[in-house]
Amino acid sequence: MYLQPTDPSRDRLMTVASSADAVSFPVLIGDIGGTNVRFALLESPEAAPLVMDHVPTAEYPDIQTAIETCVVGPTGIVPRSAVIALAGPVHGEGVDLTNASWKVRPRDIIAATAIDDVILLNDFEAQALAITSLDPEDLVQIGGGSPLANGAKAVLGPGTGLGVAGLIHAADRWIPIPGEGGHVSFGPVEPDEFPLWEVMEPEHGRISAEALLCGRGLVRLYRAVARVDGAAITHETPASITEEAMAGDPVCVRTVRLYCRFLGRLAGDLALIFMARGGVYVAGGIPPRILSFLQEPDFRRAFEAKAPHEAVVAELPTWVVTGADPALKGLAAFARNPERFGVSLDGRRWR
Ligand SMILES: Nc1ncnc2c1ncn2[C@@H]1O[C@H](COP(=O)(O)OP(=O)(O)OP(=O)(O)O)[C@@H](O)[C@H]1O
Repeated sequence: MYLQPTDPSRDRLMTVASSADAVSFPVLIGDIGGTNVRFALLESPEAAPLVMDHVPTAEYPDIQTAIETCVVGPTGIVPRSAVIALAGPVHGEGVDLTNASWKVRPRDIIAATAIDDVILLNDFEAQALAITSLDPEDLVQIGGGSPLANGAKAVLGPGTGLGVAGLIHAADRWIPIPGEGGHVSFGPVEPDEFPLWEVMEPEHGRISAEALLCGRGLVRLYRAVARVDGAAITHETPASITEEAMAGDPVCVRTVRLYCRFLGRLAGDLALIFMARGGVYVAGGIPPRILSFLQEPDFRRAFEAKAPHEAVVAELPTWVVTGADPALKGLAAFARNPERFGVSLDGRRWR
């Protein structure tokens, strides 16, 4: 097709093609969550990533300081480019993190460091990229059959927030579909759930999937369960609820089982939306910590309860991503071979 210079789609084609532009090494890889910052360095396309220890996001005033203190200082390696995934939408001059105070501005990174090429991606886009690069030991399968090679995939991850993304294979490359799927509305389905919704504290005036399926969502659910069961509310953090559930506390056990049921329900909805014959991947910081509960029947039962399509959904595999730092693996795969992925860098690359 010949495109007139004035044809607006011409610029778009050129922008997508530019995503195949190589980045210069060493590359700084970053996964910036609402709670944790994870950095790694990729010294060359062939090198294994040099992964730094996680640090709390709140310990640093901004990303420039975190890069200098956590990466350049301890390693002496000066990155030339950066591929960074963040928990927040990329807009105009950068990203304001959704669940933390950082305002990430690539122009500030370029001004304050030796980095002169910055690519920003959505954190769940990075999780989606990672799915193509995970090793078998990074995954625990829970139910379903074998994935269809090149079948669509979905990923969801409860952590500080709830990230959701799809991944489709088209035109010989993997194309991530980031979105705000964590904010879909979420309602009661089984009889024992309706009383919970009557006492649950809403968030932004409603109960979304993220209002339940993230760290603070686990606390919200626990409080509702305790109220309905007439029990004292004695836990205030997600970690203490899961620890007490492991120890057999009845209210915490019921809370975590419901959490797994709701996670399975949302995972099943995503399986339907994407017809995820390549499987659904449950990532994020919380699922590996409740793996034994996810392996009980509730998660998969809720995943498959999708009449009239329960037979189709029963075939679709689900995995918990238990390997460390999956987003870093996705970003490293992208930095090494951007042309493997259909990622538009339109408005997301600064040089
Ligand atoms: N043992 C535990 N059991 C359950 N939840 C936990 C536990 N330890 C930490 N958490 C919760 O996990 C969440 C952090 O998850 P994660 O490590 O995925 O964060 P993140 O990547 O910074 O977040 P996000 O990318 O969603 O902004 C916090 O809400 C924290 O309270």
